[in-house]
Parts: sequence; structure tokens; C-alpha cells
Amino acid sequence: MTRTLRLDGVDRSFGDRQVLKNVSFEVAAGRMTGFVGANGAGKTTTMRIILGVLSPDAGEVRWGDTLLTRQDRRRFGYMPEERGLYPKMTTREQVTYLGRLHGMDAPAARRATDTLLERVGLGERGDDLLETLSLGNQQRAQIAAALVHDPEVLVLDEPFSGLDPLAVDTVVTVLRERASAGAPVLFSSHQLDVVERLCDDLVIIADGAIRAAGSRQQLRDSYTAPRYELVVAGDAGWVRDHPGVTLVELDGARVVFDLPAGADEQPVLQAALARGPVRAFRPVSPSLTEIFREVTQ
Ligand SMILES: Nc1ncnc2c1ncn2[C@@H]1O[C@H](COP(=O)(O)OP(=O)(O)OP(=O)(O)O)[C@@H](O)[C@H]1O
Repeated sequence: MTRTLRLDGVDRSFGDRQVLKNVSFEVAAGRMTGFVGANGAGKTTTMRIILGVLSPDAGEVRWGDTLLTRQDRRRFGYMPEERGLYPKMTTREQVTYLGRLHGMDAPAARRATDTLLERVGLGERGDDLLETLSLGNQQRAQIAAALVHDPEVLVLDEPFSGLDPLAVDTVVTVLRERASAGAPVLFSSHQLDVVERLCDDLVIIADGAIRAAGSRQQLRDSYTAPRYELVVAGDAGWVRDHPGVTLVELDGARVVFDLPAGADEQPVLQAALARGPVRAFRPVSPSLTEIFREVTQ
């Protein structure tokens, strides 16, 4: 059964420093939710609270309609920030061992391990000691370790750090499959381009407080001014002086500009047509980096 994971009003302090302030958001079943924020914003602390490694000072974590229990958490897959593999074990032994810790019998753990190592591109590395793997391959092993027991929920702290672009794609495919099967997937990342490509929903945290949460489209619609790109035949410099326009980029015949929310963009197009041919005119979606900057500043 798939359910939504929900944080509600979570506070947490270390000493007299409050690092999480009334944190509430949800990770819906079947959705990849990207968790982004600057260094020290509170991502790891939030994930540790979800996993029960830390307790909140206030607030709760719910799994569907009920409070999350220790029993529920056994069915979670967690990739902690501090990578915890045993350097002297082989890749296969390590992943199988973690499957056993999650209650799998030995043949099932071995089968799942072999399938997963293949999937993350470590099929040839099963008998290698973990300490002899490159960092990127250790990272892949860590991902296999988080998935071996076929978890119902995935919580992954920086799963893409240190991976080359091909490995990112491999891991993305594996995580997508889990989401498609109905698991809520929460992952943190500093790589906004990866998050933008991969996530369905986004949660943005700054200084321990949630600044924005929702689907990519919702965030785009609510947090940035309508933006347009115009390409004309001559010089587009005149757009700067058009009423309501805020210039974002100007490069000869190409201009990108913002208008106030709700403003009509057609007068700009008409003004361009009155001056000569128009090669292109289209709305531009803001990038996640721009949204991030806007909500965290
Ligand atoms: N055990 C702890 N004791 C004291 N302070 C802590 C502890 N764990 C985290 N903090 C502080 O809490 C704040 C949030 O840290 P956290 O690791 O959750 O941030 P983060 O968003 O995961 O950062 P990063 O992207 O750098 O990993 C930081 O200021 C950190 O120094």
C-alpha cells in the first residue's frame, strides 16, 4: 500500500540554536520530491528526523493517516549523508548483508543484490572490496544498499553527489522506477540542474524554514514574474523603454524581459511588429535556479 509521507510543524534545536522551524511538507506517493537548500539549511536534520535517527522537539512525521512508527521505518530505504559501507566487505556481501538486516532471507537478499548491482552498473564489481572502488562506484553501491529490501519509501541524502552524468542517469532511472511503483521518493541535492530535470515536486528550505513547496509548475507560476523572449530582425534595445518591461538579457536582436504579473504581453509584440519582422516571441519558464534565488533571498 502506498501512502503519503507528511511532516507537520517540526521544530528542532541543537543547544540554543533552532535549526528547524515549523517544518511542514509532504512527499506524495509515486512522486519524486527534490529537497533543496543551501549548506546548513536543515536538509540532513530533516531527513534524520524522518528516519527516526533524531527526534523532533515539536511536530510529527506521519505516514498516511498515522504517526510513523519504528516498524514502518524498517520498510524505508535511507541513504545517509555519512556513507556507511564497510570498506573490507565486497560489494555483494555488503548489499546482501544490509538486505538481511532488513529481514530478508539469504536467497532473496542475494537475488535482490545481484539484480540491483547489475542495474546500477556494478555487475562486474560484486566481488571487489568496497575500499578498492572509485568514489563514484562506492556511491552506486550505497544506492544499491538503500534499495535492496525493496523499500516502500526512499529518503536519500545527496544521492547524486560525486556521480558522473552517465551514472546520474542510471540512478535516476532506478529511482524513477521506484516512484512509478508508488513509492514516495525524497532526495536532497545541491545540483539544481539535476533536481530540475528529475523531480516532480520541490521543497525549498532556507535557514531551517520551508520557503516554498509544490509541483515545479506551481512554483514557476507563483514565484516568478511572467518572462518572455523576443527575437527581432534588427536591434532589440528599444524594448528596454517599453512600459512595464524589466530587462533580463539583451543581446543584439534577442531580448529576454519580465512583465508585471497579469500584464498583457501583446503590446510588446505589436510594438515589435510595427518596427519590422519578428523572428520569435514566446513565454520563457524560469529555471529552478531563478526560483531558488527568489524564494531564499
Ligand atoms: N548534531 C548537531 N549538533 C549541532 N549542530 C548541528 C548538528 N547537526 C546539524 N547541526 C547544525 O544544524 C544546521 C543544519 O544542518 P544540516 O546538516 O541539517 O544542513 P543541510 O541542509 O543538510 O546542509 P548541507 O547541505 O551542508 O549538508 C547547521 O547549522 C548545522 O551546523
